[in-house]
Amino acid sequence: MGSQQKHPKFAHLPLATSGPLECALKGTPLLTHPYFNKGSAFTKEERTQFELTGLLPPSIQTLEQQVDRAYQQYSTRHDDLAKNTFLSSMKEQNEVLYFKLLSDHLTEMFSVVYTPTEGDAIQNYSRIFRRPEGCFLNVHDIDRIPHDLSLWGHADEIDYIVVTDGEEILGIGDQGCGGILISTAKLVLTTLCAGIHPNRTLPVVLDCGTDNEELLNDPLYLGLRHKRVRGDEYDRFVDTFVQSARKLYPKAYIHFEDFGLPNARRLLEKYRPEIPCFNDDVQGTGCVTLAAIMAGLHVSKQKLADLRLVVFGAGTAGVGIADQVRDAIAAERNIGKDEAAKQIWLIDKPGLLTTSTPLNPAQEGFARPAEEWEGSKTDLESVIDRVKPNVLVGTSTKPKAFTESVVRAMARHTERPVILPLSNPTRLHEAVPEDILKWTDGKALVATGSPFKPVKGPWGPGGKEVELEVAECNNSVVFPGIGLGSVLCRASRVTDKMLVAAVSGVAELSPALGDATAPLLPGVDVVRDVSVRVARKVVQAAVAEGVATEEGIPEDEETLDEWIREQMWDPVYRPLKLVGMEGASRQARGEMRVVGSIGGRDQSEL
Ligand SMILES: NC(=O)C1=CN([C@@H]2O[C@H](COP(=O)(O)OP(=O)(O)OC[C@H]3O[C@@H](n4cnc5c(N)ncnc54)[C@H](O)[C@@H]3O)[C@@H](O)[C@H]2O)C=CC1
Ligand SMILES: CC(=O)C(=O)O
Ligand SMILES: [Mg+2]
Repeated sequence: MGSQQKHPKFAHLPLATSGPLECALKGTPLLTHPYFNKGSAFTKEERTQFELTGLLPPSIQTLEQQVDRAYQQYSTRHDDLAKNTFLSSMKEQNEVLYFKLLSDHLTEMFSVVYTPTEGDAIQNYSRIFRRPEGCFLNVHDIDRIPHDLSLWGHADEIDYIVVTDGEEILGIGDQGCGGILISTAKLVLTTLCAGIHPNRTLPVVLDCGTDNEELLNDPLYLGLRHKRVRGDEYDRFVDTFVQSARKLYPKAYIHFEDFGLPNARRLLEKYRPEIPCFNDDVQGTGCVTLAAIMAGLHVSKQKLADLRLVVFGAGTAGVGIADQVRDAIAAERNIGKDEAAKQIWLIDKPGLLTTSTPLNPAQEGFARPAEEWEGSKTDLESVIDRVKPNVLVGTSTKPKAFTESVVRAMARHTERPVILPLSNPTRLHEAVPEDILKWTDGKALVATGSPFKPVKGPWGPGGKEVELEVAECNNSVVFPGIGLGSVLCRASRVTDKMLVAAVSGVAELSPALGDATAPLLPGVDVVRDVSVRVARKVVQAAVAEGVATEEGIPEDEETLDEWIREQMWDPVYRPLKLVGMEGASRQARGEMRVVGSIGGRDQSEL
């Protein structure tokens, strides 16, 4: 991040990030605005021109020096949650420094600003709360939604909205209004991984109550203190949000995150044909997991036509994965979706899903004929023994569900089983890589939902000890690039073909393609390059499908990449250009975000 070349030929584009930044703020309001603040890095000229002399110690420092100091301060925080709150405070003070610190220490800090630590921050939201960030919409105040949303900018000023209703956060269930932190965390990743402009995003939580008794009984809980509102009132709430967001910010892409099982897919299907929207748990997880499976099959020298997939945990993510894989099989084999679904077995709490199991509509297409399984056991291990899958995916939130005997059963039936325990956070993984590799003598091809350290074992030639890196199979590999591509080409919808294109973008960058012992997916260290590739593929597919509405999209791939990179925000200090308050844009006046006063102990850099 930050090292990628900018291309002056695209500097005229509205989202271009080269050149000076207009700013109408001076003095303390400038120092307290996270978008403009440079702290000790304001230049001599800026200090004079923007009335900062006397408000800053005299030494003028570089961004690199600030990052050094911030990293030292970060390192003194005693645990990951303290590190997470330290970083949140820093983001409220100086966005460039925040993103530069993160990008310089990406591998170390990714898990602190995302899963698993962000899950802890969300669970403790009402306890660690200092100041709000994001837009809180209230189910009892539906009429105020247009007003509350309108505070975030003018019509063309918001590109990317993440919205949650807080019902099924990561793997930690209903977190009520604390869900706002998943919206902000996913937006941090869109900027960090794909350069979505941080001042043109909007995190939203739809507060409709919570069914989490612990929160309902917590005197400090900040959200609506009653059971979740459901049914027509809920639908009207969501619809008012969607329609208001569309009207106020017609260019914005809407990313749905961590909705509960009954609503996630229903809402996606309702809005997908009409607006540029995306459900990360269904579609993002489906895309990244398909890319991991394709890389695994490449290593085991098999094809999608050979795939036999068991998904354990047939909820939002599990069925999203099944859908994406089914469509890919259908395309490769040139067969119908129903036929392709026969290569997939879904297991949930009752065991294998068959036509005699109670099913939700999303699961129906995958139900196996009940008569085929009459009298047979349908638990995970029995299903593995009978159907002999080569890929096993876990999206159940049931820790340790992939027992030694389950994993050994996988290895019994296939030489190189692909085993993907994806349940977050870390403690909920169906198995840990160390065990899976131990139980399969290093044969399994593993990727996990949260990050794990590399695993050592005697799996090299002649029993030599080797260290195997395990890929993180998380939708964060792909959703930022899909969002970037969709935003830049101003897609009117996110089509299936755009998602397929995104999968191929990730799959072709899999390290395992060139080295069978390498991870199945590209790591966070190259995430910006992955996002450019995914965005390019998504834009090309959108153009081919006729849903790209932006003009002047370059056709040539190299120029298209330059066009994409120029519009990616980087954490660098741009020179500030003083403009008068009158006639200044909202952005120059610092009104693009509702900013309160800065509080808390963790201030590091002013
Ligand atoms: N790695 C990634 O990119 C992603 C991971 N996830 C993780 O996947 C997990 C599931 O998430 P969602 O699908 O959103 O939740 P969900 O609640 O929609 O689905 C979970 C499913 O697992 C089933 N389940 C629970 N206990 C089970 C058991 N003992 N045996 C069999 N099935 C069982 C539930 O009945 C439900 O159908 C979470 O831990 C989440 O963090 C979700 C999205 C992306
Ligand atoms: C990764 C993600 O989106 C989830 O665990 O819900
Ligand atoms: Mg999620």
